[in-house]
Amino acid sequence: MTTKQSLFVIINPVSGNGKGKTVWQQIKSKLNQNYTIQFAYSNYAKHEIEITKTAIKNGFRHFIIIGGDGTLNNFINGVFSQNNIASSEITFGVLPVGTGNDWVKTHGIPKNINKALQIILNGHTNTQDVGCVNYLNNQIPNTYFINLAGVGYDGLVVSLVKDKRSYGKFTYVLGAIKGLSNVKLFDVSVVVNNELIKYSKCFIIQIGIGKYTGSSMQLTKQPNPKDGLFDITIATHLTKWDVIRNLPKLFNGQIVNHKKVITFKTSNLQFDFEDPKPLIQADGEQLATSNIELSVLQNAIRFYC
Ligand SMILES: Nc1ncnc2c1ncn2[C@@H]1O[C@H](COP(=O)(O)OP(=O)(O)OP(=O)(O)O)[C@@H](O)[C@H]1O
Repeated sequence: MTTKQSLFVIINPVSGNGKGKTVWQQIKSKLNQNYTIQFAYSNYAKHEIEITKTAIKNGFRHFIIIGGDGTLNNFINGVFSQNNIASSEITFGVLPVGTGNDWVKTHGIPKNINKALQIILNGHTNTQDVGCVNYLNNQIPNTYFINLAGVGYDGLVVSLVKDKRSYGKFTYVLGAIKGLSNVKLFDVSVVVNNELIKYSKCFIIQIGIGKYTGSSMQLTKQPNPKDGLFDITIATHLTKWDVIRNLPKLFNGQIVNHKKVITFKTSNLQFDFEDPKPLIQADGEQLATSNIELSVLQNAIRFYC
């Protein structure tokens, strides 16, 4: 008799406006046929971090995340903030029930739950990079991201759509429109490869690992989730009208060719922001407002794909 693999399932009951619970009920019996399962609902924001750390401590190495990009981000933060085992020993799969679900798009994981589940059951895996955010001159522990971090405009949009997922796939578009009226340009000194460059009147900075953000926008040039490099986009002096005029280019990736947009790749960079400091987001989760250093952990996590 073969023993079934142990699997831990994390379900966010509020992501995608509550779709996670229904999906869990639908797939529970199928998973039980293939695995020995334990599961937990996240009961409050960021609860996934503690759930993940406890499950790892209890011996689980395989996970399914039923949620959106934020749930996945918190799971990743659970994996990378524990010291019991190396992240390379963990494998996760995602059943995307969130609002944006941008991470799965990079890897071609379908939004159809049965198809996404079949990918996990097939057992084929891949690895990708993870980003680490170190808060400078601050006691806050490092945070991690797996898709994309952003500063300025998209940090603002994330703060505006927080707890307002009831508009479904239009949530981010509505947040983006509202954000245009409130956005404040910021000044920053960026340290890359020991060189300091000052950028004034920044509209947005993107630090990409994955390809998509804000529910299918493409704001970075050539992101490769395995190359050990962030794909950086910095847009300066952009106006509200520049954004509105170039709306299709935000979705087809052509915005990186705009004359007010700079792109480059690096594995490490530091941001020293002038006051008032801009808002920062990672994988759609709000981060602390602070000067930060970002570095890549290359191919540090394994997932079903
Ligand atoms: N029971 C809960 N009550 C309130 N918030 C929760 C609960 N469980 C988890 N959360 C938080 O919900 C937030 C949003 O989750 P998630 O990002 O997965 O959904 P989403 O916003 O609909 O999807 P996406 O990020 O793909 O747009 C996360 O920060 C998560 O920590």
